[in-house]
Amino acid sequence: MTLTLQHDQVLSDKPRILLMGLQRSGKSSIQRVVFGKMPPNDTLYLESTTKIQKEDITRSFIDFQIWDFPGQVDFFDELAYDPQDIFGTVGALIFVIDAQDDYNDALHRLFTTVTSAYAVNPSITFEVLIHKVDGLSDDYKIDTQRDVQQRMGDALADAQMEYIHLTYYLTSIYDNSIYEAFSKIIQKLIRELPTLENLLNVLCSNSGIDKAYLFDTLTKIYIATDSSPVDMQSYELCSDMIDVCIDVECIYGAQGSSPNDLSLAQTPDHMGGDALDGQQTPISLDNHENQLHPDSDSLERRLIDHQNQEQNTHSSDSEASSLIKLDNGDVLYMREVNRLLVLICLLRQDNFEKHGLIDYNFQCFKEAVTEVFEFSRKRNTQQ
Ligand SMILES: Nc1nc2c(ncn2[C@@H]2O[C@H](COP(=O)(O)OP(=O)(O)OP(=O)(O)O)[C@@H](O)[C@H]2O)c(=O)[nH]1
Repeated sequence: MTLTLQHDQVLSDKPRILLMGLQRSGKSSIQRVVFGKMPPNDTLYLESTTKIQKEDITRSFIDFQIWDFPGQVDFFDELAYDPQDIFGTVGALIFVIDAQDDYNDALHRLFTTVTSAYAVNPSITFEVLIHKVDGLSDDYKIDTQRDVQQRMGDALADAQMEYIHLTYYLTSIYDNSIYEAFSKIIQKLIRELPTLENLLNVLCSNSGIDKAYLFDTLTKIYIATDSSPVDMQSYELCSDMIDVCIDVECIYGAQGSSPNDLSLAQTPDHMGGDALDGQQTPISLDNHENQLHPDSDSLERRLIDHQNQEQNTHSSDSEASSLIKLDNGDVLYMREVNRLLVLICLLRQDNFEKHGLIDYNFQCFKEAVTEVFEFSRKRNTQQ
């Protein structure tokens, strides 16, 4: 994250992600938790947004602006706003609905927002977050999603606009659902996605890997995965592994690093081989609010410093890796591609025996990803 802009300065023509929805639906909380590493409980003290908050997110393959809109303003009623200015270069419009509240008004606003935005720019992707589902039972979550989908479908059909496609997600800032939703939303904006997926497919099929995710380290958004189906459990395990490694590093420090350094080096397998051998990973799947956040502000600062250094040098010699063996015989294997990206693979222990091959294939994968990144960076600079 390079910069927070809180004024209406004109930004570049990067794809935009708009966060819209009624007041107190959770827009600012989502932005702060996902992109600012704010602990979810701290969002209780967030003040209402009074004007559009613009933030420039520039990190590896993720390169866009995120605009957080104040919920109390209906931008289509306000003649002061030109819809062309707002929706002209939008990549995704994320509409947040508070599922713990009566959502009739929210659906009405969603309908006007979507139809007006589509009239200006039909290439926008519309994403609907049915949010704050942490307070709801599983059955109620499904019923709510069905109800929202049904009512929006009917409203669009009545207006003969059923060609407008909306994607729905059940989310909460208190678990991994918000990261999973953002991963899917952001992948739609990453032009290199097909190339990265192909590289991951080749890596998996040549190394006996069952599932591989390429994660943005700071946000825990996965920017690509291989083409085998994503199941929430494997995603959560991999995503929690990043937290575990960062927490371990914050406690013990990285090998050979200065106090200001941060990498994912010296994670359990660097600390005496089988520190976790044969044990279930000490991971809790829904403990966002309970996670250790040792010095999370300075962690964020150090990651940002490193990102900046990385963008200056465009390379990293880091060979950080981590290994966690699970009770069921599977292995979670993490390798740092660079300071901003990690690869996390899930594979059977038998297949991990050939880890010389996996390491060799990983080096090829890393070089290819670096090349793709360099290529897209040059193309973006030229544009
Ligand atoms: N239970 C629960 N509460 C949430 C969640 N996300 C946000 N909240 C709470 O919802 C309240 C409102 O959040 P905000 O992020 O300020 O809402 P907003 O949509 O930005 O509000 P405006 O700025 O007024 O438009 C805060 O107290 C948050 O803690 C969630 O996933 N679950």
